[in-house]
Amino acid sequence: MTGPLMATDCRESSTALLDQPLVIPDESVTPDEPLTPSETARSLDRPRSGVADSADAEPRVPPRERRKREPTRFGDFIELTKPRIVSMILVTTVASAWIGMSAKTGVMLSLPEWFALLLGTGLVAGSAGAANQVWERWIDPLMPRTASRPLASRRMSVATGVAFTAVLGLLGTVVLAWQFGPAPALVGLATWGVYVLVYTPMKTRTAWNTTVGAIAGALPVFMGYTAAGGQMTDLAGWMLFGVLACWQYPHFMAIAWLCRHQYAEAGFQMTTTIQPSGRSAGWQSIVGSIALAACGVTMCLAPAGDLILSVASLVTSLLVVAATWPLFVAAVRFARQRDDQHARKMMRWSLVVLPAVLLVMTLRVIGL
Ligand code: HEM
Ligand SMILES: CC(C)=CCC/C(C)=C/CC/C(C)=C/COP(=O)(O)OP(=O)(O)O
Repeated sequence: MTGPLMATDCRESSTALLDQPLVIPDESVTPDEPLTPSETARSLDRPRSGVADSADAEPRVPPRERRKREPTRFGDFIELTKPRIVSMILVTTVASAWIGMSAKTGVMLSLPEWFALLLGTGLVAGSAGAANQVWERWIDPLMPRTASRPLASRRMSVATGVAFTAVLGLLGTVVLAWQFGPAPALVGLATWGVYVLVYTPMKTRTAWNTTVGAIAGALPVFMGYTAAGGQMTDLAGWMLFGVLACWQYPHFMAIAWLCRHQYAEAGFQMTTTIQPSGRSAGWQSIVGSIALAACGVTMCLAPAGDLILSVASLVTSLLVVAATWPLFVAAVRFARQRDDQHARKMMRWSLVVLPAVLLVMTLRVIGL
């Protein structure tokens, strides 16, 4: 992250999103007319009273100064992989491998296998993040959030970015195929393809890109699941996929709201640039939270496909609902009052709720 953090919304990274001091709550209703780049530019220039977007409002809290760290070559390579997203993907990989192990009696990953699984998945996911930044090097400079990325800022050459992408992708695929056979490696390649070749170009074309992104973000669960012995046809694997896919709606709608001006100005088609009132983003967040819980509960009630009404299945089902509750409440509050404060809370809760739900699902299959 570079530059001092100002009290504007959606600055250089989502960490900045989470850090922001709160500003004037949004009581205003924005009409559902798509934000155009020029409107966005105007709205960024001119503060409007009563509009919550902190880019538009006078900050009431003095900007928190952050010392600008000089980018290093090593740091640039790490940034290219989108490390925060990769870390969370690895959390989902651990959970899906535990759940996958329970699908086949007697399978227990050894320590070196765990290492290979996380290394292979991390490398392929990092390669996808890098390829996305190679592709978007012309548009990333248009948003403050992404302008300081190594390729966008031209600190790194395209050839280096492409070479890094290729090395990571190849290494990761070889590690997965060598240790676990073709299934996790092929899922990794398919995920890479959906994210880089389908999702990335769709971002400037249609808001449906989020659905495709949700598929790309959920597919890696099958890498952990199949590496640990699970089958692509198992209900548990698909419920894991469902949890991940549905979770991404509240997760991303919060970001899409906070960054809507930047997205519009750069020319991205997001729900919140097409419907700037945020009504659709609110509904999608609520429905996503409910569907997330439904997938988690289904897995707890029928881990192997057949319904089991036991204490364990009922208790873990309730725990899934309890774990999802804060995200659901945050989504309802955001839908009712669409402002930065509520969007930021929803984003924060999304990062807590996903590991919590995955933990409950894992506990369900390992003995509860
Ligand atoms: C439709 C799918 C998704 C979209 C459009 C999306 C979008 C984003 C964006 C734009 C950011 C800010 C990136 C940054 O500048 O750091 C972000 C942050 C993040 N995303 Fe997502 N994401 C999606 C799915 C996922 C998935 C599948 C995961 C992992 C399982 C994930 C985990 C994270 C994490 C951990 C952060 C960083 C939050 C922080 O900074 O603390 N996201 N996401
Ligand atoms: C194993 C493997 C290949 C995993 C890759 C899957 C992956 C990286 C999913 C991330 C999901 C996603 C849509 C992130 C946002 O990207 P964005 O382009 O909207 O974010 P940006 O605007 O910050 O660039």
